[in-house]
Amino acid sequence: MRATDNNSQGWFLPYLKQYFWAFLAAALLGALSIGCAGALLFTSGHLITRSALKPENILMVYVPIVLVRTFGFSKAVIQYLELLVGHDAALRLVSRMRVRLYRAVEPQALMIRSKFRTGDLLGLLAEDIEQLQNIYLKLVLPALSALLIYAAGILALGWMDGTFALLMALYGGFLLFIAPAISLWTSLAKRRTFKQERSKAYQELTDALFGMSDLVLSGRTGHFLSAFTQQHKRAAMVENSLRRNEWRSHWLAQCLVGGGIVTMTVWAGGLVAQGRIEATWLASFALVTFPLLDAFVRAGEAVVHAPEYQDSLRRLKDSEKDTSAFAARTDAKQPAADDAADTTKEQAAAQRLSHGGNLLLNNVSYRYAATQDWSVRNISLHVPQGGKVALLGRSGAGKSTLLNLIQGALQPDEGSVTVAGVPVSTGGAYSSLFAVLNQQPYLFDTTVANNIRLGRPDATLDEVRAVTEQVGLGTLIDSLPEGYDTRMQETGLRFSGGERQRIALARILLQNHPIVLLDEPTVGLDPLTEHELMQTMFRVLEGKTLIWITHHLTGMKHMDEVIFMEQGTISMRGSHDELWREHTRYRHLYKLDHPSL
Ligand SMILES: Nc1ncnc2c1ncn2[C@@H]1O[C@H](COP(=O)(O)OP(=O)(O)OP(=O)(O)O)[C@@H](O)[C@H]1O
Repeated sequence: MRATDNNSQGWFLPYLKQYFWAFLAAALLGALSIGCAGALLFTSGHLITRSALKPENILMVYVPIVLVRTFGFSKAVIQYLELLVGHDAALRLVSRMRVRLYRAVEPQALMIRSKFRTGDLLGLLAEDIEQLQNIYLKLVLPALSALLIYAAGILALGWMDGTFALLMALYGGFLLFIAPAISLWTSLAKRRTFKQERSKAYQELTDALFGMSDLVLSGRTGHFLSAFTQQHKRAAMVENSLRRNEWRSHWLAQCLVGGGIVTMTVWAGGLVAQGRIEATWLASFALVTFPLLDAFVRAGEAVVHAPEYQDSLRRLKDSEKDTSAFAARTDAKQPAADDAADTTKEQAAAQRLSHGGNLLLNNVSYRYAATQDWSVRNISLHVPQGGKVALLGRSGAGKSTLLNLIQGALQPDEGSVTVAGVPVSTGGAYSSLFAVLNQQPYLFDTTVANNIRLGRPDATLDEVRAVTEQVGLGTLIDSLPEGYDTRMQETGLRFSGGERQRIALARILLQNHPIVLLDEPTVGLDPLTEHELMQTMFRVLEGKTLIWITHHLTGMKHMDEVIFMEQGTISMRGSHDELWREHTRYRHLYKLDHPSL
């Protein structure tokens, strides 16, 4: 796997370090904006009190008026700057995380799919990264700003009254540190239970969705629905209890804010009584407490949500570990000859170019787990450049496993797979060797030309036209309202299964890879369309090495070798003519597929 800048150091601290100055600036701006909010209320309190005393001249309250305007305006501007700086850093950081994740997962994508069948892996991880951006925006920044305000507030109070500053330091500390810690601790167990209950409910639901038809046929939908409702209710009960917990914590925090305001007012009253400040400042001291303590409450509430971020961090770490471990395992399975020959990638590419798709399987065996039976056992096969081989066999015979071994998605436990004498290795080498035509090629929601260009993004329109003509779709595409610029979504319904396969075939022609793997591309087509598609396939792919998985014996005459697999081994092999001559079973199967014979 390609090394990444932050690899093995986790998904949180390295990014925090990288954007330290940006986050510090955002936190300072955050603290400044809270400070402005405090100053705004402080001067407003004074202004209201002085105005209530009906000053003889407006100039007597001129300074507080100007200050109120200044702080009000500054608060809005600074808050905007804080959002700008914080979000800019968080979004840059998230984009780096996505690149890192993509680099970790992409080279293993084919292997992950064939080994784990986890198609939703990327979707899940992308959501986790989305979640992680909130760590910085909703947890780190508010917490840092609150800490700065806490320190500044205590210093300011200490300048006026050391004892009271100490009391407020304890009070604010309780609000900022102790109360969130208690809330977090009391909700941890409930959060765990909630996650378990919810995941059980999801499991039951997905299970039921996949087996919906069986549930309906066996008349057990009622049973499923009541079990699912019960499960859902249990999860909802835990969630409600969590919400109640949050509500209680919030209520307690607001009471503490109230208590703080009363304490400040009483203390300021004492200062007035001592004649240290004028009575007009009393409201100011009460009001300034609101935004400051509110910042502590918000930071504390963000801390309570920390376990959610922890889950995302853990999942990202685990998945990165899994993909690297799997890559390491498959790399370790590479034949020693790989290293001994010391073949550089450039040499291998040159060798392959000159020998094209000369495929050799030497005693290849593979099993998915040491405890499992061999899925492929002792298969040897040589397909020279331009050779055509059909793979047949019952479901579970090992055809797909063999195809995955051929294209390097799986590494053999025993034996070797080479193309042009170079072992098929992991790390993307297969992508320049093999083109695949499977049962359901996907047509993207873009133009017809772009869909075909997927085979080679830099292909010109003339090249796209040429391959489209070759696969027999030229007239059809020209008859579309906007020709090659017609969007697939609009025309999706107009493309039959056979036409979709022809579009995929055109992609393959643009790719121009030496080996083409046909994984039952004609499944589900009517016999006439199947026959026509096969004719086109063999015509346009002439000269390429073909490996064709099929369940039909139609087209076997085009093949150089027909291989029947059974329980991972080859049970019958030879050309169509040889098999027809020597194997009654083959003749029988062939006649079943061709009733007219
Ligand atoms: N990801 C996997 N993990 C464990 N065992 C697997 C996995 N994929 C396939 N197998 C097992 O390997 C054996 C060969 O399966 P494979 O999919 O290669 O057969 P196949 O001939 O392609 O079948 P089909 O025609 O149904 O696709 C089967 O016993 C199957 O259960």
